[in-house]
Amino acid sequence: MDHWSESEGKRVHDPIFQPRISQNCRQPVEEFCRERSKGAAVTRFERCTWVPGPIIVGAGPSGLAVAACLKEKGVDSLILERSNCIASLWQLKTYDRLSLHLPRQFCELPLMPFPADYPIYPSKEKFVAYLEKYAARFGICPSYNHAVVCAEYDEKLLLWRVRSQLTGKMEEEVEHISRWLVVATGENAEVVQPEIDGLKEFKGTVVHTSAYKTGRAFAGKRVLVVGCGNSGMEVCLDLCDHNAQPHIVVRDTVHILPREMLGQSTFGLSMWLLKWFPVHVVDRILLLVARTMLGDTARLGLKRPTVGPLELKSLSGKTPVLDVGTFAKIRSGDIKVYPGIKKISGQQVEFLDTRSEDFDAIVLATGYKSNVPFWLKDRELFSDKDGLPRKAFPNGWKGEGGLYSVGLTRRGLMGTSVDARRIAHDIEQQLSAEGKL
Ligand SMILES: Cc1cc2nc3c(=O)[nH]c(=O)nc-3n(C[C@H](O)[C@H](O)[C@H](O)COP(=O)(O)OP(=O)(O)OC[C@H]3O[C@@H](n4cnc5c(N)ncnc54)[C@H](O)[C@@H]3O)c2cc1C
Ligand SMILES: NC(=O)C1=CN([C@@H]2O[C@H](COP(=O)(O)OP(=O)(O)OC[C@H]3O[C@@H](n4cnc5c(N)ncnc54)[C@H](OP(=O)(O)O)[C@@H]3O)[C@@H](O)[C@H]2O)C=CC1
Ligand SMILES: O=C(O)C(=O)Cc1c[nH]c2ccccc12
Repeated sequence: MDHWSESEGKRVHDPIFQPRISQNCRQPVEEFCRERSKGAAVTRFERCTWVPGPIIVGAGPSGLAVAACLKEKGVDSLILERSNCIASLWQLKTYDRLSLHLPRQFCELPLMPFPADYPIYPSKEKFVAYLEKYAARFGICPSYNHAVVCAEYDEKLLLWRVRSQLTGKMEEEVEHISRWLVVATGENAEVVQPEIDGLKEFKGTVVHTSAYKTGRAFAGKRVLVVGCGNSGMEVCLDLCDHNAQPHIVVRDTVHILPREMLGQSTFGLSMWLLKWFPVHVVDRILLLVARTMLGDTARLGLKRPTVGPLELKSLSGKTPVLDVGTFAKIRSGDIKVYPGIKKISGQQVEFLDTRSEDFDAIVLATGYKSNVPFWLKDRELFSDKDGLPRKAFPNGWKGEGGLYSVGLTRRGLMGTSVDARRIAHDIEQQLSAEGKL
């Protein structure tokens, strides 16, 4: 089959490929693509397609935000998304009771506010509905089921070559080529699987929080939740609400703050205080109020780090827990706190303080990591260690040769908005300077 003709035909009808951008630079690339698609040496590639606008990898809030900001400036883009929907983290990998922990004004994307009747902390369903409307409003139609497996800069062509596998068809690869590559694959792209002696042989259910929906199936069961970030803490509360017996592993220190203090959201209050005071002063205020409201958390096994919550977030990315009721259940003894795990044998878990308990199920609330080092051939913008930009926010959004990063800032959706606006502005400037817009 002539795959080039096939993709040409597709492009005629596909708004993504309408050449709003001047054709001048396309000629040699089109020839290159045609050659690749025909060449016997490249039979692995089913199709090879020139994308006139930027290629964005990931259709989460970050990918959508960049596509929208570009669209507003008259630039079409192509989003490659591995799953079959937008915001797959929110739609497929989060628990039922999830709501935003930060107030809505800190979570909206550029150019379109949340509907006025939305609550301060929109539910997951409301957040996803907003994202669906957002995509529709800006005419964003991602290419679903495209898992990007390799992206590299072609030094000869001065272009990005992005290879993706079609989901469920491992042997079928397509290649897209563009001047610009925007990485929007998120900080939560892959789950962190802890290495715990005996975990693989545990004689009970083991589930990561990305696959946990509700505590219904755990009623009456003894459940060990490993990890005390926001996910672990809220899953414990959900387990309580479903009459399970949750136990939580807190292997290190943790900052737990009430979600609201002094009649305001803790996050909003923090942002306001940061306008007037340096971060260590704001941290002291937050800790003082938290102590008044929660008491000494260390007495219940939740020792605080020596560095304050906001400073720690900005230094290490570790997010403070914004408490939505879990702490009261720890205080009442409904949730029991345990230190790190030494080993697991059968159904028995041995802890570092030598206590041992039997469990029916383990929920791994051990977090997520970026997958950028697995597919992006770049050593400059991103660190191999954690797959995040080497430069701290707000300086990690732009690399060399048309490479960009959005939403990998450890600043949540606020970071996404800042990156997205910058990227769109930068690409617009390049096109304007070339007289192509
Ligand atoms: C439970 C939970 C609650 C959260 N709550 C908040 C909150 O209230 N406020 C806040 O600001 N932040 C919150 N966050 C942080 C979260 O990072 C952001 O809300 C937001 O999802 C980030 O958007 P993103 O587009 O950068 O990443 P994601 O939402 O993770 O989207 C990335 C997309 O890229 C796709 N992808 C990944 N790899 C590839 C590949 N190789 N090829 C193709 N596609 C790929 C994924 O399938 C996904 O659809 C929360 C996170 C979690 C886990
Ligand atoms: N409503 C909301 O807004 C919510 C937001 N979120 C956000 O989603 C993101 C992911 O959160 P989350 O899923 O909680 O992940 P986190 O990375 O925040 O937390 C992971 C936890 O697992 C612990 N851990 C990792 N490995 C082990 C191990 N081997 N043994 C014991 N403990 C271990 C970590 O401990 P240590 O610190 O010692 O490494 C940490 O406490 C965060 O940004 C969070 O804020 C999550 C839920 C709700
Ligand atoms: O939920 C997250 O992890 C976020 O990234 C949101 C967020 C950004 N900065 C913070 C500081 C305190 C609590 C949550 C966040």
